[in-house]
Amino acid sequence: MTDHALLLVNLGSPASTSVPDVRRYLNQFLMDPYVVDLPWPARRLLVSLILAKRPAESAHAYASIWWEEGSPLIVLSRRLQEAMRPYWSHGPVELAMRYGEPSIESVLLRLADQGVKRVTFAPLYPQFADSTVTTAVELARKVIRERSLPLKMDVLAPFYNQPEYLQALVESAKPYLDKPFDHLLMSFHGLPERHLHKSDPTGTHCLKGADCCQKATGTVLDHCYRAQCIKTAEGFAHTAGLRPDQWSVSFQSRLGRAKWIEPYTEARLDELAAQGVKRLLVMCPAFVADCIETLEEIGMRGQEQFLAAGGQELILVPCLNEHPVWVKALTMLCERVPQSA
Ligand SMILES: C=CC1=C(C)c2cc3[nH]c(cc4nc(cc5[nH]c(cc1n2)c(C)c5CCC(=O)O)C(CCC(=O)O)=C4C)c(C)c3C=C
Ligand SMILES: [Fe+2]
Ligand SMILES: [Fe+2]
Repeated sequence: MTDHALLLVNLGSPASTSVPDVRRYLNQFLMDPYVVDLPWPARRLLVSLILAKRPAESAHAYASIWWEEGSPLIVLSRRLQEAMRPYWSHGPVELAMRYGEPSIESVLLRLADQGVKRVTFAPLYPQFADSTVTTAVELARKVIRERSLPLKMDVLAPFYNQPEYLQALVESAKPYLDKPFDHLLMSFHGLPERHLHKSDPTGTHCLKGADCCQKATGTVLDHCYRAQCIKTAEGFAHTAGLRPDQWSVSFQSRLGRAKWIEPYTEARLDELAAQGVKRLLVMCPAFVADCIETLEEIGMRGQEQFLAAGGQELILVPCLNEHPVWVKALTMLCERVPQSA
């Protein structure tokens, strides 16, 4: 059978580092109601305010990490796509981005045109969030429905607790863990606290008490991004054989004035330096491919902050990218996705 495609989906990047391209990208991204979850008039107003200054700042940050071939996120996702082709025997392996190009719509139209009948849709996010997973899945379903595409679609669920994923993370981090270090910080992308309350199916669990995420199970855990990040970190530490005092978790990439989930990475970098940590490893397990959030926010600004606070070295552990163990792990996870009738 060669009519069953695998579609890898990531977030997307601006088309270039020019301010107009970055503004276009940020506008598409932030006007997504799953990302800035306000009613349209308030969202439009807030995003317009953000767009007054942010595109120039972000364009500068993108320029500092951009590669000759383009955005690291896109280039690395393409390399993953290429590496997976020999392993996926059921049909084409394609790549789409939720924002920017190649769009989910253009890729689904092309696949249907090629005679593909079934798509395994793989959002490249280990942990669930409405602002990443739901928005991509809903958009794909809308395209299939509105364009009447004869495609069956099955979705890869968040894989934060899958042994293959955790093992791949450990394998890829091994060269860094094998050298002496004082502490490992697992810095995940943050989320506004409001998003966590909204996705809590009980309406009463999330952010009630300091250890709510440690206690999350069942449908609460299935929907709680913060709890899934903590499970990822615990699973990683367990698989790597780390002691509890060797690692901690934080959340980065805060935007705007609302309260985001804590502890904040910025605060942890100062605390760790003050505690005498000199050689700090930072890994970012919410991202499977290196991007502006890892390379610039942690690798450049985070490093500068940690050194200014008295640390000696911040070593950024690369994301899974196209690591061969990850390529095989992701193939296995995608092979296991149940097929709808
Ligand atoms: C309200 C704003 C944002 C939410 C919510 C959010 C959630 C979220 N994002 C990722 C993964 C990525 N985000 C990336 C960049 C990025 N994120 C935001 C804002 C929110 N993200 C902005 C404005 C940007 C653009 C860069 C900037 O101006 O700072 C990226 C990298 C893209 C790239 O081109 O490299 C990724 C990946 C997750 C996993 C997540 C929720 C859990
Ligand atoms: Fe983001
Ligand atoms: Fe929670």
